[in-house]
Amino acid sequence: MADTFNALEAVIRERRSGDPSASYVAKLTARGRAKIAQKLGEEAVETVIAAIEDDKPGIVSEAADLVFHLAVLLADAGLSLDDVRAELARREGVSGIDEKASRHAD
Ligand SMILES: N=c1c2ncn([C@@H]3O[C@H](COP(=O)(O)OP(=O)(O)OP(=O)(O)O)[C@@H](O)[C@H]3O)c2ncn1[C@@H]1O[C@H](COP(=O)(O)O)[C@@H](O)[C@H]1O
Repeated sequence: MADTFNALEAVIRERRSGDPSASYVAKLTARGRAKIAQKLGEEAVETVIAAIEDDKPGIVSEAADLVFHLAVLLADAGLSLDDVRAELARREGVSGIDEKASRHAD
């Protein structure tokens, strides 16, 4: 799974400066940070709708769109999913057993 994300991010980094008429990543990047953020928000809403409808294939499809657009946004900010992984690992390291248990109870 990590390889899939790493491979996707490598393609995104390569396409960012590509031909906007041939590449969605290049086209979206050329439209700027606010447009990328807007698309991320739209995909989040579509994921929420699929979840409320308990549409499992829809959730998977919309979540893939969501993660893809998140990766495009992170790349635009000079960041990557590795930065997100590191932050999650840091939180796991600082959170105690009690906090984890209460989260699972939600
Ligand atoms: N994973 C994806 C991916 N997921 C979703 N999308 C695109 O995201 C867009 C979202 O659809 P929308 O209808 O919401 O957007 P739109 O109508 O195209 O744009 P708007 O005018 O609404 O802003 C679609 O055009 C999808 O094709 C993706 N486009 C590319 N990838 C990956 O990125 C790689 C590079 O793609 P290119 O940059 O196109 O070469 C590909 O090989 C894929 O692996």
